[in-house]
Amino acid sequence: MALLEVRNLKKIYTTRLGGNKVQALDNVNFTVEQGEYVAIMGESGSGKTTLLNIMASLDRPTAGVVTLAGKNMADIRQKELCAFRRDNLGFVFQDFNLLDTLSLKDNILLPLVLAGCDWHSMEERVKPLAAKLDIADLLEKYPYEVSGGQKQRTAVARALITRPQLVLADEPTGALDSKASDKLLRIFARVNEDGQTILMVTHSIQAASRAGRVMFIKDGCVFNQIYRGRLSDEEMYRKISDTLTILHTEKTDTAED
Ligand SMILES: Nc1ncnc2c1ncn2[C@@H]1O[C@H](COP(=O)(O)OP(=O)(O)OP(=O)(O)O)[C@@H](O)[C@H]1O
Repeated sequence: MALLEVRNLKKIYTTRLGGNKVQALDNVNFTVEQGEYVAIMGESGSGKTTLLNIMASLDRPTAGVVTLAGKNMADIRQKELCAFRRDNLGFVFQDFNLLDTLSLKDNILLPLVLAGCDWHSMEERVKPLAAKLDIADLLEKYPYEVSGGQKQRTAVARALITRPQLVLADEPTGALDSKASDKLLRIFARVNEDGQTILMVTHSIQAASRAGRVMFIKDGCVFNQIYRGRLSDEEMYRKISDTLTILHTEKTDTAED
């Protein structure tokens, strides 16, 4: 059974002024198996964030079904959604979303505190995770005292501390320089090798080329998918570049017709 199943997904927004309708997603279908590392790419406005928000159960689709670990998200009652998200999903955002008033350690532990976890098991979880993410010496510091890369690795630790079924990352390298990006992507690869399923929206070819599969969204539909198979990161990079060129060319051709 697939970990995530997306079937006939549609999202139509109705704008506040004038009641105009915007079709953000149009019949999207795909599955993600346990342990996969999938990147989602597409031009601005193609529907990536809408898709991620629906999978994060932060928004409801207009039509279609999203099933996570066999559970239809539409069946989860509003008051259970927070707990469902906390128990099943980890989130990594472009701008880290850390609380400046908490130390890095307390930021990481926050989901466990909210889940009512006992102190001993929190301590047991945070140490090996911090070591894996190379932030073990920084745990008593505050977000404003550390670098962007260190902040993002803290955010990854916070996403992983609950041992979620699925990590959803929205432009995780978007605010990082190339060195910090590279370090984060190496960590994502290692976390995935250890069995964690990751779904990452990105504009960065560099970032996407580290994934096992790249899914391209165009005008609210899945336009194409590339599977790594035996390809190296460099070969993946070239294939992604070529696909983006086709995606862009088709748009330009249509615009010029
Ligand atoms: N709340 C909303 N109300 C109306 N239209 C919306 C809303 N949110 C998104 N849209 C529209 O839906 C379409 C898809 O937007 P979405 O944010 O999912 O794209 P995206 O691929 O994530 O773009 P980007 O890469 O720029 O973040 C766009 O046309 C956008 O203008």
